[in-house]
Amino acid sequence: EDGYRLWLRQQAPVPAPDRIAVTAPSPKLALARAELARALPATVASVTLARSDDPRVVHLRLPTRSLGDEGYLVRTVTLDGAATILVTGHSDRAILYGSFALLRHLATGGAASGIALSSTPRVKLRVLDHWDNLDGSVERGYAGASLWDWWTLPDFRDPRYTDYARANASIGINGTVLNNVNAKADSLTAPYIAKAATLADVFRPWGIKVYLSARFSAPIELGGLKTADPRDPAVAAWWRSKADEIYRAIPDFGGFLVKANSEGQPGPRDYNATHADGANMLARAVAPHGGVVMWRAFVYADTDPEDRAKQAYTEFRPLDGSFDDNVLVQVKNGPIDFQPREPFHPLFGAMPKTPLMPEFQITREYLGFATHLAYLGPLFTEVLDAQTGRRPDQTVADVIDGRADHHALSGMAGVANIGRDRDWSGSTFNQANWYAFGRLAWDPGLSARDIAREWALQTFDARAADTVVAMMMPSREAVVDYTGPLGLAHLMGTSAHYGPAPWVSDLQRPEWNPVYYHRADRQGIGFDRTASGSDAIAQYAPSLARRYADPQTTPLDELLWFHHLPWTYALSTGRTLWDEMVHRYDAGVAAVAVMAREWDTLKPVVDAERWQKTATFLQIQQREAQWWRDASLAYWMSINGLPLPVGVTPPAQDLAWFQARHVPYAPGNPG
Ligand SMILES: CO[C@H]1[C@H](O)[C@@H](O)[C@H](O)O[C@@H]1C(=O)O
Repeated sequence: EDGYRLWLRQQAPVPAPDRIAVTAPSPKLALARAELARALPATVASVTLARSDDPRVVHLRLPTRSLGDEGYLVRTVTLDGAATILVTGHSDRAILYGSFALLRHLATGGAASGIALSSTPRVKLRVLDHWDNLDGSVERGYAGASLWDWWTLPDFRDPRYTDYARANASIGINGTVLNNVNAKADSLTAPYIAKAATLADVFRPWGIKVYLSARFSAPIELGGLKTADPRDPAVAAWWRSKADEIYRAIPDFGGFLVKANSEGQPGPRDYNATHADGANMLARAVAPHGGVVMWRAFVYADTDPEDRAKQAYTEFRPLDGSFDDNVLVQVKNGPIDFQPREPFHPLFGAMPKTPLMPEFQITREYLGFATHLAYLGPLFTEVLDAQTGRRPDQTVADVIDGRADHHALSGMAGVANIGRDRDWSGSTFNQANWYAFGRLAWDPGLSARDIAREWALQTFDARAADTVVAMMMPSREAVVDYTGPLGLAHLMGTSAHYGPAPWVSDLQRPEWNPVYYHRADRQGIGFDRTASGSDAIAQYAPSLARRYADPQTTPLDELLWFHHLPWTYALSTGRTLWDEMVHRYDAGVAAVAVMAREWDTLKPVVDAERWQKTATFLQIQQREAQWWRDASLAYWMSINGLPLPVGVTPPAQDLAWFQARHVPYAPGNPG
């Protein structure tokens, strides 16, 4: 049960509704009150929920002016001669967020007196993307079947929908895309619109809007048209009437998410129209209703056959300035595909006239699925904190909050890791990745460590927090080390995307093969993205391009992403490139052993069910980290012919053994 409750554990020994005053009742404030009633510690005597325009609040002259429509202010004040904690904001939604902020403050050790909290979200659309299929499966989902029970919708309102909305509201998420970007047109038919409408009804009081992924060719499949060409008036008319139909059922429908011309999906390029033509046509269908279009930049284009990392930039950068006002371009955090480490996507900072919405993958397709422990806070913040070099001191976070360029829209998307598993996310620690995404979407300037601590204190006994944070913080780097150190990427098994397979070279598209990415030969390893190679570095700002041009000034963590270097290349660490690789593979495996030992010490303070599952998963992770290390070293040694550094344990099996061990089936694997 502790796992099911996520970070929202009940704390009040007895319900405390009489301690919570609501000045102007409403559905949202009733929810806020219920949340407080269930979790307010006994140390708090009185809380008042009131809008900022309430005369008694106005009278207090609090700094509420810049709160916007979602920001909150929580303060210990005196009202009618008595001390109370006032939760206020310009809207009921803001007060709901403020109530959760108060609970978070108290649950993470904050004092019950002298409270002064205030926060306004930096990003407007804070959205989970579900890759949930209409058959109940979840693409790249490792937490069981889809939460949406399409069979019993629209009639049955599974209580899980409410639990889901509560959890999201508690961290500020205000949108959810219900269906997979690899979309079926059926999701836009009347029966599915009705199902989506029920979910929207459940989510609405929690401030969460529903969006749908739209299949670009739906006018052909559903409308019987001959074409889906965005410039064809009949196509535009079909989408307008489809949008009208959706808005009749869901008046506050958020809009469409579109994956076009990528991995077999239809799109405007099929008709020699641009991505802007496609996005704008859809944008005009939802604009009269206040909807938006989130158009993905994750494309496969034939523009840059020599380097997949360049394609999105080549295709989208020239379109800057040609998107309608209600379009956001959704850009993956890195230029390839959610790898354990990638440099930030060069589009960030390069399309100032377009709101860019970063897309992170909370579900860990390339970082050990749900089983391995990998806290993604450091991955998210590494990208958000990266300097774009386009303007002085501009970070990726500064680009996406849209302020510098006065964008009316801003957004951040995370591919959800949620399913019907008892613990929601496949493991207790994966809940932290959902949590961290929400907190960073609200404020991309937060620190990964602070978020980890917050989550740990709300999820476990306070005595576990230090150790839990100590486990979490280096955990993602451990995965990087044992799967692909020093900027290597895309070395995983085919289609399942699980386990090591750096040797694979026979897949139909060259850019699906691990050998395309590592380019190892007898002399060296790495992808030359400098001017002597694909020149992908030219897509970055000149100051960054200069830094990436030289292996001496390229960060070690990204070295082989940008350079092809001799195995014997001398690094600043004092080791050769080969020795450093071996060292890092070993460090990754060792880090898992440390996490397992740390977890052992927590047995007395963690409930048996959650303790046992994590302990078992850490054993699996240990075995698989070793597998990655051994298989990778066996393969690299077969290519470079080099010995292992003195004292290093050789791989437990020979290369052929690892090559025979392919994982053909995996959860969420569409292939
Ligand atoms: C939804 O498809 C996914 C696909 O399963 C996944 O392997 C890849 O990472 O990215 C695609 C995308 O982001 O569109």
